[in-house]
Amino acid sequence: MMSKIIVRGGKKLSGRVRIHGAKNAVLPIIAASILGSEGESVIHDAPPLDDVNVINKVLESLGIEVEYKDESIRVNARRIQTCEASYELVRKMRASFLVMGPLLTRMGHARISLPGGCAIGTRPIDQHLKGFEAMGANIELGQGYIEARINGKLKGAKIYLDVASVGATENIMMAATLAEGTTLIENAAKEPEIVDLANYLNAMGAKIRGAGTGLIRIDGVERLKGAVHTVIPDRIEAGTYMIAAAITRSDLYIEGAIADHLRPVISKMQEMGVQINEDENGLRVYADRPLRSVDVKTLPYPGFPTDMQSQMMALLLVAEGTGIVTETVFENRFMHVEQMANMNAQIKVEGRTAVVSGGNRLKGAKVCASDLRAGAALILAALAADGDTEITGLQHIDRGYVNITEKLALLGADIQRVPLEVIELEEEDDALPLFAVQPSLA
Ligand SMILES: CC(=O)N[C@H]1[C@@H](OP(=O)(O)OP(=O)(O)OC[C@H]2O[C@@H](n3ccc(=O)[nH]c3=O)[C@H](O)[C@@H]2O)O[C@H](CO)[C@@H](O)[C@@H]1O
Ligand SMILES: C=C(OP(=O)(O)O)C(=O)O
Repeated sequence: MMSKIIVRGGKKLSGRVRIHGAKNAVLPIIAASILGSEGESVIHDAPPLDDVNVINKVLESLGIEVEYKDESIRVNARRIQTCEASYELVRKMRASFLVMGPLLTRMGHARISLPGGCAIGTRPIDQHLKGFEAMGANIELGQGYIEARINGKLKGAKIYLDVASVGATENIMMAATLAEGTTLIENAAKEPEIVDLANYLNAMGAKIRGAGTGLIRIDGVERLKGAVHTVIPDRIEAGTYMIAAAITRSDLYIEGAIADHLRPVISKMQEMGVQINEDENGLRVYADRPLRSVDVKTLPYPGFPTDMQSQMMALLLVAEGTGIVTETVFENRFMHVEQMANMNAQIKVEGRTAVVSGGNRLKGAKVCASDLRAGAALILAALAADGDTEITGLQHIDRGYVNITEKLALLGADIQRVPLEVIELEEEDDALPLFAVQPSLA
């Protein structure tokens, strides 16, 4: 049922919020279970999200047994019936493309639909393909599908990534686990989710060293078997609730947040005047004084995460002074700006830079989420706005936040999710698509 979120702003929040497992860790980990030709994998703390259901469906479409209950996923990948992932599934979520590496290296063949260009940028996959080719795969593109084949086994290679791509690092790392010899990934992405994936692969029997640094070394092994793994907490979900505390001038405890994964977010928020106390179980975040604007530039980890850029922009809107936000990771990730402007925000975009003028009272409005984090940022802005905000486009938010309405309501927010009226549904049809139609290779 299509629905909308209605927020009446101005409420203080208090209490504790539990952070779920990381979406961006669990997706590659589920894809990696394809590599287990013996035994079964059990993946704990798998967040109940639409994206997780999609990747599970991709695995099932390959003939793999997947059972998802109580935030744990059991995967039996002993038998694989087909090596093809269809457009219907891959178009729903780019991360489905992460099944390419595991399938190719285990089965010698994979045919995966090209992932569509997401709303936040063109998002090519050239670095993934460059890695597979360097390892000896033959890659062909036809009818919207990428088909990769190998004769015998993939061969270890030295691969320099032109951009420190998270997805390419993961896909190549997975492919290299069963390759002949040693693979070196240079200029590898260093995100915590890469480390989590490497830990899982090593538990399956892989030999990976250096994950979390710019140089990852993978010594190929004969076979991998299922393993038990617990997914790391979602640093982006945690960061989003940290901003919820600050934007409402409240005091929240973010249970399960790992401070080390959130360094750039913590330090920027502290620079603004937000108080943050760390302990081994999470973070206490409170804001009891006026906030100052700061400049923010997104960068690959350990820089400020692009997945927190829109939420941070919402916080800058309630700070004193002007902040400059520079997005260097994706070329089109300011789609929340127009929606925020409907809420009386003053933001000027020029290319990859947004100049955010703080201090204007935000006003409730009807807005639409163009993508996942844009949606989260609109909810955050709504918590601080005068009057009611109605947010549609919730299919994006449901990709990445477990029960965000319920979690915020439990903290004291005036927020509810209600079904869309028929007339609004017609308007929704004209809203932004989940993915742009044009797929891109390079
Ligand atoms: C499921 C998942 O984990 N998603 C995250 C992952 O996405 P994803 O893995 O897609 O992001 P990448 O790190 O690959 O993309 C970063 C940049 O590299 C470019 N690029 C990427 C691959 C490639 O072959 N060629 C190329 O040019 C992209 O267009 C983009 O500009 O990391 C992003 C960057 O932290 C996050 O925003 C996403 O939330
Ligand atoms: C952009 C994101 O995800 P994806 O790469 O799956 O689109 C995100 O998590 O913010």
